[in-house]
Amino acid sequence: VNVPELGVETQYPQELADVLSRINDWGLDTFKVEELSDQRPLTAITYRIFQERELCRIYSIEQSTLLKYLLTLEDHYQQVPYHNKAHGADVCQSMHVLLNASALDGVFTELEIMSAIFASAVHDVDHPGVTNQFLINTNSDLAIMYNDESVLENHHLAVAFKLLQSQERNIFSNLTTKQMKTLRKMVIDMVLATDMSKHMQLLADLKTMVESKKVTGNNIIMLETYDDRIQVLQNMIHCADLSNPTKPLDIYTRWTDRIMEEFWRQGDKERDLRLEISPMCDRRVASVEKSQIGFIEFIVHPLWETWADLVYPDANNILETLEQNRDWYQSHIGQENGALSS
Ligand SMILES: COc1ccc(/C(C)=N/OCCC(=O)N2CCOCC2)cc1OC1CCCC1
Ligand SMILES: [Mg+2]
Ligand SMILES: [Zn+2]
Repeated sequence: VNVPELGVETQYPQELADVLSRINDWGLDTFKVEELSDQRPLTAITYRIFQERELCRIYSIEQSTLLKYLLTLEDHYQQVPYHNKAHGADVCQSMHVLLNASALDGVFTELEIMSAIFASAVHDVDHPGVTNQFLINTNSDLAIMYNDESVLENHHLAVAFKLLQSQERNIFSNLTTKQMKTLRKMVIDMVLATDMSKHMQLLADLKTMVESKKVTGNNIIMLETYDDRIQVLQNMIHCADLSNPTKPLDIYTRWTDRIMEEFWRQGDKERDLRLEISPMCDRRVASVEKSQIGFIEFIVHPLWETWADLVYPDANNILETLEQNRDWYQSHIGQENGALSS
């Protein structure tokens, strides 16, 4: 079966190829891929990463099977403002770059790498654009199904693996039973780690690992046990999930616009349901800049500072951009959208 060169049909093949040539860069413009790929950013980006890493050759994956899985996966991302297929594509590409850190050179096996790329691509599939707490508070079917525990993250995993069950989409049909068992366990462990309620524990464990970091002669991290290896991959996908504030400012601010609209729509639902409006979800009393500064100070910077220690000096530029972006929001408090200056 002949497949399109870039995996997706496009009226702008040259421009799309040019943007995708930055697949290994931290500043790849996912929004540009979204526009140029006719709204197929997840398929275009993930397909390119599989090619870049030769995963189809290594694991005997038919290109047409990979495309069928990716297109169906992409169609199962909901059209919500932030947690949509563009976010899935962005986290997948960010993970791909993080895996290339020199401090991790040769550390992970091809199977672990494919597990990480797959986990990132699927990690928010069928996200309804509301938080776990909202699903719990509204007695949703999903909260009932998963007994209030990592409700969204369990759902993303179930959908991702169910899509594999059709033979025409099963990209892992040529893995051994043992390989499939390992991949499934690692993907589950990584996606469950994107539940924000696990953040503090994940960061505490990462700090402990950094304090006792063991490296080889040329500063490559040594990870002997499964627990150590999966802990690094869990923090990596968590970093990729919370990477918006570390990206070039014009890209970061567009992600902020999207997450705020998604939070405000949740607040609208809570208002209609006479529920207490969640923090940062009331569009009538928003302070976008202050919220981002708090998000960076309390969550994103502590995480990325620790990650930068682990892979020193590979993430120094990312940390630098994060600090510049925080300063930009600091100097723009209350200026946007004509908000009253506090
Ligand atoms: C660019 O800005 C953001 C990008 C990503 C995120 C988050 C939290 N991503 O994590 C996925 C889980 C998630 O969304 N949750 C679960 C916990 O409660 C919050 C909702 C938040 C961002 O900014 C927020 C915080 C300050 C103003 C809005
Ligand atoms: Mg998520
Ligand atoms: Zn996510």
